[in-house]
Parts: sequence; structure tokens; C-alpha cells
Amino acid sequence: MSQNDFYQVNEQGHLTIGGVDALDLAARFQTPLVVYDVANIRQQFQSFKQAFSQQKVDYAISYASKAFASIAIYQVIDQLNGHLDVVSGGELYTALRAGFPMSKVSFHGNNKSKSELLLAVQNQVGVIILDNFYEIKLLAQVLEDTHTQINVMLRVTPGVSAHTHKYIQTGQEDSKFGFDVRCGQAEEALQQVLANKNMKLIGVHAHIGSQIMETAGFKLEVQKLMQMLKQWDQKYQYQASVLNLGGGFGIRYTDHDQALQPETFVEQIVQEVQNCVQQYNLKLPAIWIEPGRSIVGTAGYSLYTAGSYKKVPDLLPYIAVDGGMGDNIRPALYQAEYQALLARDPQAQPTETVHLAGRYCESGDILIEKASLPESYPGDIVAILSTGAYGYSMASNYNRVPRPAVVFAENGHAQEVIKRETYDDLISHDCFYQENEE
Ligand SMILES: Cc1ncc(COP(=O)(O)O)c(C=O)c1O
Ligand SMILES: N[C@@H](CCCC[NH3+])C(=O)O
Repeated sequence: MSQNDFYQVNEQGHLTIGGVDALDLAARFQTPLVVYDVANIRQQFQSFKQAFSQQKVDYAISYASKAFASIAIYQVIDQLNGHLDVVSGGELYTALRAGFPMSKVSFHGNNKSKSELLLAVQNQVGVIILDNFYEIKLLAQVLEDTHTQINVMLRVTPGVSAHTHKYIQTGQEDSKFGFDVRCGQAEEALQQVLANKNMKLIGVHAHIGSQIMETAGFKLEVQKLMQMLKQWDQKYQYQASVLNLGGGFGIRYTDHDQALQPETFVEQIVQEVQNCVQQYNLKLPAIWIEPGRSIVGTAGYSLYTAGSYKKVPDLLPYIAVDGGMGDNIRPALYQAEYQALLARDPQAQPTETVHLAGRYCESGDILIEKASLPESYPGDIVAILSTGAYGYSMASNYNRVPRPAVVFAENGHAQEVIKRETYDDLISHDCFYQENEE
């Protein structure tokens, strides 16, 4: 087997994923298909872990499961002794059904409902990350009604703008998430939580954005949070046990991306926290991070079958595949860029530039504009790399197209972990309309 650092190839020259030939995967499970190389997931997670262990600090790595949520991935994260970040009753329920230890679950969200909070409280999740004043009231009510106590953190917006697409920036002041620090809302939230005997404030949280390719934003985030904590120490004698810095660590989607290693992010973040702790004379908190994309992104591959080919003189041809924006909305939503190859010969030299189009009734459903591909034919299996994060998890049934199956491949074995939807699944929640006759 030969490999470059982006994908692996077997003796037949075919793409392999987790040691399984991608052509066999496509034949066995049909396309469109999402395949994860599970060893890659484990390796990414371990890299973060090792980096923290080397720094000799107390830490937790909480997988942000919005990137890809399923029972199987929750099992893998549990095997790796990870924590889990969930953002909805649905993700929380999936974690429960996966048998994930609730004490390691962080519950996020900018508009958690009372019933979601109740589910979290009844199952004693590790921490609820409070996002707004309305939620403080709701949770206070739930805790009072159930005579329960729970750990909380405050999510704050420290006023840091990450250099990334504006739809995936979150740490700036003008954001729907969290308590603003500068205008005093974070401090007001602190007072409310400290006054509530049922809430145990274990620390603070911030998340500055996603797909971040440099460390400067994280360092600034640390500085701003630690300045805030210094004031809270002086004014309220409050010291945080946990500093949760969120996720956002960028990955490589194409050969043009220069992604930093997990070690680099971790080293620089820990260093900055240690500097601030010394400067402000605070105790060193445990450092938590919430990587999502960087755990599952590069491990994921989307396999499609090429179909129609359209060529107008003087314009680039369109090659359409059997999936598209329904299983990967990111190109349409964020102009996200990806790289494609032919599974039968990933190393073949590209000979043409084409638009790789999806099958959905939307002109914007182009998976890759100006993709460089070798000559291809209908029936060829096209693989798009690095689709493991925010692909399947953001999938829809637009045009009533069933969502693809998801397969985990590891050590030469492949196993379906989410079944392909059927047409019957699609109509399973439909009801016939009973017209009322006056
Ligand atoms: C609070 C929070 N934590 C973690 C993440 C995960 O981000 P990423 O997948 O970029 O690591 C997100 C999403 O951006 C988030 O909103
Ligand atoms: N869905 C986004 C990331 C959102 C992160 C959630 N806070 C993406 O695909 O890049």
C-alpha cells in the first residue's frame, strides 16, 4: 500500500479508506456514501491528548459533536476517554442511548428549551453551559422544581473576531451566542449564578469561531478571559476551576490549506494561560477545549457516482454526481472548497477542469467549482476528501432525496453505522390530510 499524507492507495492503485478499497465500499454500500477512517479519528484525538499531557496541565477534550453526531462516534470518543459537547436534546438523547457517561457531557445552545434542560438535569450532565439570561431563569426554575443542583459554566463573548468566514465567527461582540463581556452582561450573569444555590459555577467558556488556521485569535481569547477572571477574583473572590476555550481548530480541505498541528494550538494556548495566571496571580484552571472539525473532518470521505456530463462550447463542463447539497451544504453555504479524485486512480494526473455538480434542483448546488480531474466516465466513483465535519450532520432531505449511509472503516473492515434512508423513511412522518367538510 502506498500513501501520501492526504489519502491512501492499495496495490491496485485504488483509493482505500481504513484499509478498505473505496470501489468495494461503493459497490457494497452504494453511493452517495460517507466513509470514516476511524484510525484517523483516533489519531487526531490522541494528538490533542498527548499535547496536553506533555504540558502537564489538567485538561479535557470535549468532542463538539455537532460536527458529526451518531451513536458510533460517541462510542469511539468514549473509548478515547473524551468528553462530549452536545447542543440539543437530540444529541443528548443520542449520547444517552450510546451509553456515554453523562458526567462528561457539556450541554451547549443559545436557546435550550425547558424540556431539554430538564432532560439534562434529570440525567445529571457534567455541565450546562449557560448562554443567556433567559436560560438562567429557565434553569433556575427546573432546578427548583426538581430539587436538584447542577454544574454550570458561563459562555461569554470576549470580543475576539476570528479570521474565518463570517457565518462561522462566534466570539465577536455582535453575536447571538453568550454573555457580552465589555458591556457588563457577563458580570451580571456571574452575580445571578453565584446567588443561586442550585448552580455550581465551575468556570467560563468562550468559542471564537471555526476553521481557524492561526493561533493569534486563541491567545487573544485567553488574555481577554483571564483579564475578566482577574476582575472577578478581585471583586467577587471567584476563581474559575475550568477555562473552556471552545473549538475551531482548522483543518486541511485542499492542497492549498496549511493547517496547524493540534500540538501547536495546544502548546501556544497552554503557554498563554500559564503566562496570564502568573501575571494575574490566579490559580491555574483546568483547560478544556471543544474540537469538532479537527477530530472528524479529515477522516471523512464522500463517495459519489458520476452521472450526467454537460458541455457547452467555450464553457467548462459540468459533471453531476448522485449527491450534493443534501449531504454537503458547505460549498453552497460558505463557499467551502474541497478536493476530488477518482477512486479507481487517485494518483492519475488531472487532465480537465470541470464543475463538479450535485443532483439537487438548485443552481448553487455545485460541490466543487473548477475541479481538476482526470478524464472520467459515467459510473466512475468520485471521492471528495475531508468531508467528515458538518457534512452528514448538516444533511437534509431537500428534494426528498434520502440521506446517505455512513460507514466506519478500520483495519480493513467496514461497518455501516448509519443506515441509508429509504423512500419509506421519507414518508414515515407524513400524514394524509383529512379535509373537514362543513
Ligand atoms: C461552542 C462551540 N464549541 C465547539 C465548536 C466546534 O468547532 P469546530 O468544529 O470548529 O472545532 C463550535 C462550533 O463552531 C461551537 O460553537
Ligand atoms: N457548520 C460550520 C461550522 C459551525 C460551527 C458551529 N459553531 C462549518 O461547516 O464550517
